[in-house]
Amino acid sequence: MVIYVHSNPHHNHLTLDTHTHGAAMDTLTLICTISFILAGGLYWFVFILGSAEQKGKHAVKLSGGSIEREKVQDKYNQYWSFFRRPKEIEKSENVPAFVDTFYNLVTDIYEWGWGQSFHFSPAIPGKSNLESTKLHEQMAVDLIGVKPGQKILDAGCGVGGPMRAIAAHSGCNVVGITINEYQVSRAKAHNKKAGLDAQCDVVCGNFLEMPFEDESFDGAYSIEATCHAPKLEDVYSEIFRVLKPGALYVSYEWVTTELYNGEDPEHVEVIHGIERGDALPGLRNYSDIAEVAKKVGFEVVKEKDLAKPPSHPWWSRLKMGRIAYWRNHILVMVLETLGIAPKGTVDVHEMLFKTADYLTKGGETGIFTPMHMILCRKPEKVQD
Ligand SMILES: C=C(CC[C@@H](C)[C@H]1CC[C@H]2C3=CC[C@H]4[C@H](C)[C@@H](O)CC[C@]4(C)[C@H]3CC[C@]12C)C(C)C
Ligand SMILES: C[S@@+](CC[C@H](N)C(=O)[O-])C[C@H]1O[C@@H](n2cnc3c(N)ncnc32)[C@H](O)[C@@H]1O
Repeated sequence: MVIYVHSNPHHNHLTLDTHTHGAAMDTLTLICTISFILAGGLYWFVFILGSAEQKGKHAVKLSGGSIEREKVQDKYNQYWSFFRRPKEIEKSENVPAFVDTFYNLVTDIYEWGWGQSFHFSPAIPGKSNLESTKLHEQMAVDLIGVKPGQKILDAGCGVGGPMRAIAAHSGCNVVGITINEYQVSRAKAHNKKAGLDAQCDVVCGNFLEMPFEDESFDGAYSIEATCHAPKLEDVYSEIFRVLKPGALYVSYEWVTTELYNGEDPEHVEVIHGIERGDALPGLRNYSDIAEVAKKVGFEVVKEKDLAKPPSHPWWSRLKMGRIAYWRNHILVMVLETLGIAPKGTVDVHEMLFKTADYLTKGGETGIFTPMHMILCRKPEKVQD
């Protein structure tokens, strides 16, 4: 505190002035310090803590994908209305549009809060989430034995996290397909930034009717994407069609496991929760996958739930993030209130928040896995 010496001989006066000036200075210093801390804290909260692991997206840039700002809330309500009329989802032709709406709503939040790879991977002690994610992606391409220069299909490619890891790891060329136009623009921008645009291409389209020639790919993979297909055989038969004879296809499937009991209301609630929060027309059981693959003509080379021990829990990343979710939730509320994020963002975030709980329960109880791996081969042509 600074003491101002006053000419007033009365001791009491001197003391009073000292306090007045000192208090004013203290208040000013306090206000400056608090403002400084608040500004720094806000910057840290939004840009450091609140940014994607791979710095893909900042919270201040959250959007509704290709949906106009003013329509985000309506589209979110429309998304939920599908579940109020489950018969609508059962009509296969409605599903791609419903999935497209979902990815317009969630793509930015996924990138911001998870990164550029929209899937799970088993936790690996001593490795970061990013490293474990990459290893899970590289395993897919190692399974299909890709060689440099080959043309590989990524069915349901998201914003291309896996495609870039796979192209860089194997030297192959990847063509990705996604139903969501906004993801195409994000993926292309990321490919360019990573210097991989010569190796990675992305097209907007429906993997149930792909705009590719028969027998035009040397291999294919799909990571946590074909679960969006209303009928698995529709997407598997398309992948079969575009593969060259002898080529391999690997898929990481979302399924219910042998522990799932359809008579147990708690199991049913968890699975319905996962379906509603992840735009799924209905989760399949693990036992259906190989059947469908064989039905469309594939030989099944290998099948394995990659979540089973000794793998470490894939859901631990979701559980460890509880504090981060609350921070994100507050941040999204502030951004929506200030008009920076479109109206409806809070609702979408809340839906994901609840979904994370259902997914964690699905993992902990073992009734659900997002990584039931199936490796298939398209048979060589039979010579006459
Ligand atoms: C394969 C699919 C997506 C799987 C995962 C990538 C996503 C499933 C649930 C998502 C999330 C849940 C909680 C969010 C959190 C509330 C938010 O603050 C930050 C983002 C989340 C962590 C978000 C990230 C992506 C998921 C883990 C499906 C759709 C077939
Ligand atoms: C959970 S994301 C996974 C993305 C990517 N495989 C990854 O791991 O990052 C599912 C992807 O499947 C795509 N998808 C869902 N249904 C589709 C369809 N009918 N046609 C094309 N893509 C589809 C979505 O657009 C999204 O890109």
